[in-house]
Amino acid sequence: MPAQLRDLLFVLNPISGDVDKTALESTITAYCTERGRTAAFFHTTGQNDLAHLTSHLAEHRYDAVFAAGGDGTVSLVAEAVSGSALPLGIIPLGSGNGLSKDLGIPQDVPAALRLTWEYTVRTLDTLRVGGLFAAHLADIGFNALIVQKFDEGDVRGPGAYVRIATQEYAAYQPASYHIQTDRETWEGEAFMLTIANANTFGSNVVINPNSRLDDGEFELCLIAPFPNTAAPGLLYRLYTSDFDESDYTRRLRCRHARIAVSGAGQVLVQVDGEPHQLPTPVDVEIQPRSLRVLVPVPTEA
Ligand SMILES: Nc1ncnc2c1ncn2[C@@H]1O[C@H](COP(=O)(O)OP(=O)(O)OP(=O)(O)O)[C@@H](O)[C@H]1O
Repeated sequence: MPAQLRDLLFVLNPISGDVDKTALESTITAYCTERGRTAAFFHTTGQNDLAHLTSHLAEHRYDAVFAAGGDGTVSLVAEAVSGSALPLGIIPLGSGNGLSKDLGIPQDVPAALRLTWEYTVRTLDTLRVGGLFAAHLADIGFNALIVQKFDEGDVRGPGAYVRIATQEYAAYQPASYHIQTDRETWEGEAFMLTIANANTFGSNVVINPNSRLDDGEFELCLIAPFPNTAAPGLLYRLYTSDFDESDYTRRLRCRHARIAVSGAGQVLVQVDGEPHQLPTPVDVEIQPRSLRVLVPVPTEA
């Protein structure tokens, strides 16, 4: 039996996923009170949330911290608790909810709340990408551009993402990369380069099938520029866990990597759903077994 979690902090992002959260606090409070738990709340503001959350955690004692929001909120809480024994719980309330899907965490609030009293703990690797913390996926190239445009827009949710991707696709110019890992060197053009500790984007695209979140390694998942005629086949493979079967894909498995972009002093990088401009080369390192996460108890086969 795992230890009982009594004092719980819920980190709420009021804007994530275009989901109305008016009733959420009272739902969580009622749920916890009925089961003899105490729920406290921390509301993100979008301004210095990591520093504020870190100092809140230094001043209060909790048994677990739940992120109630999208991938950005999960990443914020994951960074605040990583390297400590304090476990992260996830109540998925974003548009993508990538890490929670990879971990088999239920996607509706009442089912995810069960993790407050019925759970097992998994200890995951995390990444540092150009010095930034990443719990799930980062990328350079086409998807990073779409995430940036999405972030600049007023509309959230999966529909907005698909609309922007369709608008940007025709004019997109792939860059050339020089990648040095602890095992190999790779050079060439890429439409998209995903830095993956995990498997699946929130959109259910399986960018890195059959990889583990706790194996001490990560993957660089490359998609080469492809003709328009190859797009449907490639998309099909991305939705059917067949990444390696395409003529336009390649994966490099490693523990650290240095990614240089030809002719660019800076590069746009998407890290856990947030866009950043980073100086090149971008160094990526794995932080083995640095994050404890509450996940559902596996059911007997
Ligand atoms: N109170 C707030 N007002 C405005 N922005 C906020 C606030 N709180 C957090 N943010 C911003 O929200 C973003 C994180 O959103 P989050 O990833 O949780 O939801 P999402 O983007 O809707 O979902 P997903 O990442 O799953 O698509 C960060 O950029 C953060 O700075």
